[in-house]
Amino acid sequence: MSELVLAGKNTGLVSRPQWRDFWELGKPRVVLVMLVCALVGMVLATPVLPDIGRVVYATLGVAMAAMGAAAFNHLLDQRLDRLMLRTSKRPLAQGRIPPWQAALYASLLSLLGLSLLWLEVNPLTSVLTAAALLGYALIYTRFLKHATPQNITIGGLAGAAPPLLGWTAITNRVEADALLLVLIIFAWTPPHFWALAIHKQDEYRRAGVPMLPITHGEGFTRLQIWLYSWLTVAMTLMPYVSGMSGLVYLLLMVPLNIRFIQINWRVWRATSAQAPIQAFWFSIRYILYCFAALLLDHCLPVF
Ligand code: HEM
Ligand SMILES: CC(C)=CCC/C(C)=C/CC/C(C)=C/COP(=O)(O)OP(=O)(O)O
Repeated sequence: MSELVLAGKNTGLVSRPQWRDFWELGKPRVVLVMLVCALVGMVLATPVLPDIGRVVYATLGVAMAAMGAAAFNHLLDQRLDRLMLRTSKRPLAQGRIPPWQAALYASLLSLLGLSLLWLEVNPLTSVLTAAALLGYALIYTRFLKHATPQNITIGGLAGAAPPLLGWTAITNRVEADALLLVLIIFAWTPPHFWALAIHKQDEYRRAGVPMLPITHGEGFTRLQIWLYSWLTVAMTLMPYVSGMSGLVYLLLMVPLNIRFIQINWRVWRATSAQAPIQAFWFSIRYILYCFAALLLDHCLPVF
């Protein structure tokens, strides 16, 4: 019997949940990178240092709401997660956490996060965070993911929200510069995810999820990754073009973008079987370095 079939089998042996299982429900590594993007949004929103109390409350509020959204994703996807090897060891997929406890945990985290933002930051940030939460936990997970191969381009808006949430936490206004930061993550999401989708396409096919490589083939997905990579590069140049960021940012982004294009060229040309998964892991470093470059440029205004 294959590992996959075993993973999908409910053995009836349910161990007690541990705190690590609840921690995992919140997708902490993904949320950590989102928080870095939100923090950069907070710092870039003002020429002076942002109020530290506000930064702490905003970070905590966005973290709780994003982890709550991720826990809802685990809850709604528990059957699907059982069908794919990558996700089959998750706490709900394995029955280590009963669904009612996950539902309570996700609801409490989300409500606490949104309330904290409303009371200690501002209602605008709370409402925008609620929209991102619903966009990911409900619209993407429940509907788009199963309905269209464009699920992640549309659903990507929710994941791209953190720099805007950080920005509005400080300024209480939606401004064009903040939207530029959102567009960077929005354009980056397809190369980020479709690279993984190519690598894991057999699992998605067996589970019946209409991801792009399944519906339109691997070659078409590779081309889309290549085109979105160029769109991402163009978007990362916008902070310099608009004057929000300076030469430090541009000089850091040039080599980073050359590497990004090189790695995604390998995906497009299918130079090796490992190219997509290498591009997926590089995409995470790329988005972190890009936001680090924005921060450094803002804090080192030498040019
Ligand atoms: C709709 C948009 C997105 C989709 C569909 C997506 C999809 C995925 C998937 C399927 C994984 C693998 C997770 C796993 O194996 O547990 C992953 C990993 C990851 N994603 Fe995304 N992602 C999206 C947006 C984002 C955003 C906006 C960020 C951060 C700004 C991000 C950061 C990460 C990180 C850091 C990981 C690695 C997690 C680990 O080490 O386990 N993702 N993503
Ligand atoms: C408030 C706010 C900022 C909300 C955003 C919340 C959030 C954690 C978004 C994560 C994006 C992501 C990892 C999508 C993959 O879901 P998937 O179900 O396709 O992946 P999976 O198969 O690994 O579960």
